[in-house]
Amino acid sequence: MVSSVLRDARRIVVKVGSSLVTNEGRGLDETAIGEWSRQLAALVRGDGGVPREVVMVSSGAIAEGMKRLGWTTRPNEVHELQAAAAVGQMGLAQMYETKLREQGMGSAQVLLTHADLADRERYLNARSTLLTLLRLGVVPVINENDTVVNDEIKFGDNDTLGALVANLVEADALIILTDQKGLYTADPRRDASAQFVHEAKAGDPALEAMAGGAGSSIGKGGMITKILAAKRAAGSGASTVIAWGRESDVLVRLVQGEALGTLLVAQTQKKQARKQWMADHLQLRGSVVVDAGAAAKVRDEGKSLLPIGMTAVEGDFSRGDVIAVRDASGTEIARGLANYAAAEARMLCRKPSTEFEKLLGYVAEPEMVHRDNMVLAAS
Ligand SMILES: Nc1ncnc2c1ncn2[C@@H]1O[C@H](COP(=O)(O)OP(=O)(O)O)[C@@H](O)[C@H]1O
Ligand SMILES: N[C@@H](CCC(=O)OP(=O)(O)O)C(=O)O
Repeated sequence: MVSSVLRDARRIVVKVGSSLVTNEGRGLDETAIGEWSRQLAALVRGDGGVPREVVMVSSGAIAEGMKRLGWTTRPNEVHELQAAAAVGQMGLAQMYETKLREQGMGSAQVLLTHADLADRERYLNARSTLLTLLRLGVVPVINENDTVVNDEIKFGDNDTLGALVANLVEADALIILTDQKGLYTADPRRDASAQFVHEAKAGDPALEAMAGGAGSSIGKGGMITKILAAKRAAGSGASTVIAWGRESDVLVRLVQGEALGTLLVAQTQKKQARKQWMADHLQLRGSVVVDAGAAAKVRDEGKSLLPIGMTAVEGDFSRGDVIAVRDASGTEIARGLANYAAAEARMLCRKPSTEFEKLLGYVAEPEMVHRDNMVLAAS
C-alpha cells in the first residue's frame, strides 16, 4: 500500500524515544543512531526523490546519564533526574554529531522547554534558528532542556515536544519512532488479541481509549502521549506516523510512500490550520500602517512586509506579538507576528534593512512581518 502523505512531505520532524535510543537503558545504541543518521542524510540529500528538511527530536539523556553515573534504578528526586539528563545529554549530542558527520551531515544541538514555545518572543527566536539551520542543510537534534524544568521531567514526555516542534517549524509530517510497530487497539504487551491500526484520523477520541501508558521502565509517555502528540501536530496541519524504529530503512521507506506503522492523518490543511491558529490564539497588540506599494505587495503578491513600506506604528507591542497591517485608509489587510517591538518599529519606518544595524544596534530580520507568520484578511 502506498501513502502520499509522507511521500509529499517536504519538512519532517522525526522523534525517537528513550527505550530505542538507549537500548532499553543498556546504553546509547550506536548502531541504531548510525542507522537513523544514514537515513536522515539520505532524506536531506533527496536520494531517489526530492530533498527534505528534517528535524530530529531525540530522548535518551536521562537513561544514558543514569548508566554513566552507575545508577541502576531511576531516582525519584527531580534534581537527580536533572543531573542525569545533563550527564547523558553530552553523550547523546556527541553520538548524533559523530554519526551524522560520518554521513557528511552537519548537526546542531537545540535544547527547548514547553515554556520556551509558549512565550511568543522565544517561539519566534527558536523558529528563526531552526529554519536557518534547515536552510543551511544542518540537522537540528532537539531534546528537552531538562535542567530548567520540573513538571516535564517527572513525566518525561518528548512526544509532546515533537508535536510542538512540528507546529513551530510548520512541518508536513511528524514521525514518531518507538518500540512497537505502531498503534494497536490495546497495549500489545498486555493484550495478545490487540489489533493493529493502519490508519485513522488524528484527534479521533476513540484512539485515546486504545492507548495505554509506557510499556518499559525506560519509556515514560507510552502510547497515549503519542496519540495526543498526533492531535497537537494536526493542529498545524501535520500528519503523524507512529512506526517501529528498528524496521529496516523505516524513514526512507516511509518517504517513498510505503505504508509502514500507523498513519494518523491531519484533517486540516496547513494553511487553513495556521489561519485558525492566528484567529484562535492571538490577541491583537497593535498595528502598522503601510503605503500603497507595501499594501499591494502584501495583499496581492503574498509578500512579507518590509519596514521601508511602513508609515506609522500604533500601540505598544513586543517582538512576537500579533499586529495588524493596515492600509492608509485604516483597513486591515493582514495580521501576523511582529519581528520588532513597537518602539523599534517606529524607528524603522521607511528605512531599508541596510540601516537597521545603525538604528537599532542589531538586525533581527529584514522583514517586519514575515509572510510565513502572516494571514491575509478576507477581502
Ligand atoms: N494501544 C497501544 N498500542 C501500542 N503500544 C501501546 C499501546 N498502549 C500502550 N502501549 C505501550 O507504549 C509503549 C511505547 O511507549 P514508550 O515506552 O513511552 O516508548 P518511547 O520511549 O518510544 O516513547 C509500547 O512499548 C507499548 O507497550
Ligand atoms: N528529555 C528526557 C526525557 C524524555 C523521555 O523520557 O521521553 P520518551 O522516552 O520519548 O517518552 C531525556 O532525554 O531523557
